[in-house]
Amino acid sequence: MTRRITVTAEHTYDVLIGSSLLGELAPLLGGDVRRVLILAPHALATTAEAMREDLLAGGLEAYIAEVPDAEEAKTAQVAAFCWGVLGQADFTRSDAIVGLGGGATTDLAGFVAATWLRGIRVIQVPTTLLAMVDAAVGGKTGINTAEGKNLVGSFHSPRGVLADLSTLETLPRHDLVAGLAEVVKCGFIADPEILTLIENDPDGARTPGSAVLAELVERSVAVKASVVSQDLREASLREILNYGHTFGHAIEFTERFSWRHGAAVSVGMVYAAELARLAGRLSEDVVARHRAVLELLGLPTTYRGDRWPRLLEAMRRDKKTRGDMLRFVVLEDVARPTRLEGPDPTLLTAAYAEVAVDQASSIDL
Ligand SMILES: NC(=O)c1ccc[n+]([C@@H]2O[C@H](COP(=O)([O-])OP(=O)(O)OC[C@H]3O[C@@H](n4cnc5c(N)ncnc54)[C@H](O)[C@@H]3O)[C@@H](O)[C@H]2O)c1
Ligand SMILES: O=C(O)C(=O)C[C@@H](O)[C@H](O)[C@H](O)COP(=O)(O)O
Ligand SMILES: [Zn+2]
Repeated sequence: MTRRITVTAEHTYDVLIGSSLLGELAPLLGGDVRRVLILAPHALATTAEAMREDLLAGGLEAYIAEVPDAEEAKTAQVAAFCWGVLGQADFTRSDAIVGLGGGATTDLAGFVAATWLRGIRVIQVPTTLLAMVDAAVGGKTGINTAEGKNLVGSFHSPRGVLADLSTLETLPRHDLVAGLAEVVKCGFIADPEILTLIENDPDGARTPGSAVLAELVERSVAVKASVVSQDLREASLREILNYGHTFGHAIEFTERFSWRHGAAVSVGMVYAAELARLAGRLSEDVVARHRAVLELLGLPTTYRGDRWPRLLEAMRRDKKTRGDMLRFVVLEDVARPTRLEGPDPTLLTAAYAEVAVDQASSIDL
């Protein structure tokens, strides 16, 4: 059965969650479309070719641009390569891009679509858990620069999102587990039932095809859709989706993107929880629940203790920073997110001490 969750943004679109959704692509492209460019990494080459043949059979010009894997795709050079492909094939404003892959691919595809001719259609076809529950939904697009993570980008909503759960069958286990960090995030910021489902059946949560994983995907997309529909451009409420990301992005940048995004966000949520506790906002019980649920899934909750200056420098470039003031999303309780603005530097280092270990986390993520 296909589940449909609607997002209201600069236009209204649906996230379809189910299986065998390829047939849903053509209606999303629009009647006036002539050309489609599929952006996909090598891991999705077979699926991309099947999609291209389907589009050709439907009378469209269809192209594939193979993009580098994972974070390597999110660069100005790769975006420029894609613009070159679009230019060579004469893509117009009535043509479309499909982002097929994980969050790195959908972030790039969204950014290329947002910038080509100042904006053409993009349809997102996420194939990782993380992209299904988060990256492909909501219209945040972006690439990295030498100075930091996601520093260049735009808000450009997709025409639709096709989340085919059967694609998760081939996803490496560590990528599936990393995606669960964003699911847990949705549980802590908005939907505690997500946490209960994981606590009751952590193995099911990590098993493609399970009913519990399907429910986790639906609930997480519902959280994201609700938030984005209220605040597309992150004027205020949308910041809650950044829970755990200030410290998490700093880890990713410090580690030169060798850490998966979800793994870094996992540690980032524990950091944010400790910060809230030290600031007198959050109980020890809820902090302990962070560690417990993340560790139950095999996600990391610690980070090496010798990186503070680099982490702090990276955190200053977070998009929530205003002037010299760092701002964090923290919790007052489960499902009660708030902001901590300009915390005392001693609190920041004290929270780091709570997640710091002698060596890099021993969890292989
Ligand atoms: N725009 C947003 O709102 C948003 C939200 C969350 C995360 N993100 C971004 O998403 C990125 C992380 O996304 P991710 O975790 O999906 O990582 P990813 O895109 O790097 O994909 C992880 C790996 O899985 C492979 N893969 C993808 N689908 C597969 C499949 N079905 N079978 C086998 N292999 C497959 C990819 O080739 C890659 O090696 C980060 O760049 C993060 O910043 C963006
Ligand atoms: O959709 C959002 O808003 C989010 O913050 C979701 C995050 O999970 C995601 O990683 C996002 O790309 C981070 O955004 P950024 O603005 O901190 O770059
Ligand atoms: Zn994220």
